[in-house]
Amino acid sequence: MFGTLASGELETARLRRDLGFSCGGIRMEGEQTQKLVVGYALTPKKKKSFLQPKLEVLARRKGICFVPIDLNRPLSEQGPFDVVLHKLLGKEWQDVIEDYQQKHPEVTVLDPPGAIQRIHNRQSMLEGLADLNLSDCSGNIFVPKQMVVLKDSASSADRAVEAGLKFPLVAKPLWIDGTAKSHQLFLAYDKRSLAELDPPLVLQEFVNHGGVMFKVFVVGDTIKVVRRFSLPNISNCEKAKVDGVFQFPRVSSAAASADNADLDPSVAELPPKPFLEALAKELRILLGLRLFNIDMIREHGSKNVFYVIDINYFPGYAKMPDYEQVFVDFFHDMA
Ligand SMILES: O=P(O)(O)O[C@@H]1[C@@H](OP(=O)(O)O)[C@H](OP(=O)(O)O)[C@H](O)[C@H](OP(=O)(O)O)[C@H]1OP(=O)(O)O
Ligand SMILES: Nc1ncnc2c1ncn2[C@@H]1O[C@H](COP(=O)(O)OP(=O)(O)O)[C@@H](O)[C@H]1O
Ligand SMILES: [Mg+2]
Ligand SMILES: [Mg+2]
Repeated sequence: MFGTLASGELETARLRRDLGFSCGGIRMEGEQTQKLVVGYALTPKKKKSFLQPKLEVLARRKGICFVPIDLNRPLSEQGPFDVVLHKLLGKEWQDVIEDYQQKHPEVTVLDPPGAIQRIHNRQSMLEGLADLNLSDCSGNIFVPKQMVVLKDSASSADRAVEAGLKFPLVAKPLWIDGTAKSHQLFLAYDKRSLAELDPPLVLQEFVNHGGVMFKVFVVGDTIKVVRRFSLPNISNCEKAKVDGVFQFPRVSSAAASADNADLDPSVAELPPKPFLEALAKELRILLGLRLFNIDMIREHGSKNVFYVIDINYFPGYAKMPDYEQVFVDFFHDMA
């Protein structure tokens, strides 16, 4: 369970474990002997939303404790950890965590920085998805047709038409870097309006989906799906009449839950469970990640034609029903 620390700290940690101390001090009634130490490196915002008292209490009862990682001290001198949970940006942190994983292969790092990096780019994020083998399932998965614009949006207009992309197009910043700007999306109705956009970005076909999207949360082998309000359909009449480029509000993370709304069943019906399970399993392998969510939409008018439009690493799990118990079980299975 413990890392390779050769210092007195390691001995102390072993003693504490063997004597039944939990990370925060003396063991309380009903608590199990310490089984798993989860070191975490999270932004204050993430810590507040994820590490809620209920999660800590439930975890502690199972012998799982959360210890903050001090970013001002070498990681190898901290711990020992069984699991490292992290969501921080920047190359410096990526190097720290990669170096640590190399020196401590016995520690489970959630998740590998290289795999996280892949979904920080909206092009590589969706690569390989359309080829997933879900043939036995009751649904079909696609990604909207898209192309990357690295520079010169004006000349991209011809390339978009050549590539067969149909307007309106959703323009999304190529890189997701935790800033609000990387979630600032635009809808471009015509070729001319593309010149107004700031590359690097991806241009993606807008898919009518009835104004409801599905957020599929994945925590290891567990999945949970919720509904959120999304952008309404765009009619052919609107497509013919409107031109220009429009910024749209941050619909996804800010949108209200649509779980209890009175919605058209053909729009609101959840994707079939076996289909979601198979998709999540394939994605875990393809992406090499255990903690992520998928934004998925059902093509309007279809029964089970789905598009994946976004994948997020370690998203806002507090919005996932029963997330505390799901995480306790997830960590417990690792112990
Ligand atoms: O802030 P939250 O709790 O809404 O979570 C954000 C996510 O919202 P969601 O859980 O999918 O509704 C959000 O998902 P969307 O991109 O909005 O679909 C992102 O995962 C965001 O992280 P980042 O800015 O992409 O690094 C997430 O932001 P961080 O909390 O990780 O900074
Ligand atoms: N191709 C698309 N067709 C229809 N709606 C889309 C498409 N792409 C994005 N959207 C809408 O915009 C929202 C935000 O886009 P998304 O790719 O999830 O970016 P973010 O990472 O900022 O959440 C989605 O939740 C959905 O409501
Ligand atoms: Mg999204
Ligand atoms: Mg996103």
